[in-house]
Amino acid sequence: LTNKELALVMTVLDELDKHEDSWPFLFPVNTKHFSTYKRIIKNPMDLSTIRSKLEGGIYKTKESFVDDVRTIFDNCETFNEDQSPVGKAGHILRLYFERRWAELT
Ligand SMILES: Cc1ncccc1N[C@H]1CCCS(=O)(=O)C1
Repeated sequence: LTNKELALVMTVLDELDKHEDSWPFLFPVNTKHFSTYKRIIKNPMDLSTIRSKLEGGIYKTKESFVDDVRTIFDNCETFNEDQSPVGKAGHILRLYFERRWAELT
């Protein structure tokens, strides 16, 4: 990531964290509460994990950052009904992200 790209992805990540519909995605899904999650979801991802990877210099490109963000929403659709509270939040936050990302890149 260039410095400019780092600032860009940090801005988008901060906006996702602040969004009122990000509450299901702030931290890793608790697999003690959702016992089937580990078996069904092969690549768990959440906003705090993305932030840790960003701070650790794991992302070499903005595309690899976008892939992890989209994994959050794809996992959400796999596990949750569309009309469930978590499912609805996932659809709203995905639309917000994709519009914002398109604006900034
Ligand atoms: C994103 C997701 N996918 C599947 C199950 C659960 C979640 N998120 C949880 C996060 C903590 C609060 S909650 O337990 O209501 C919802």
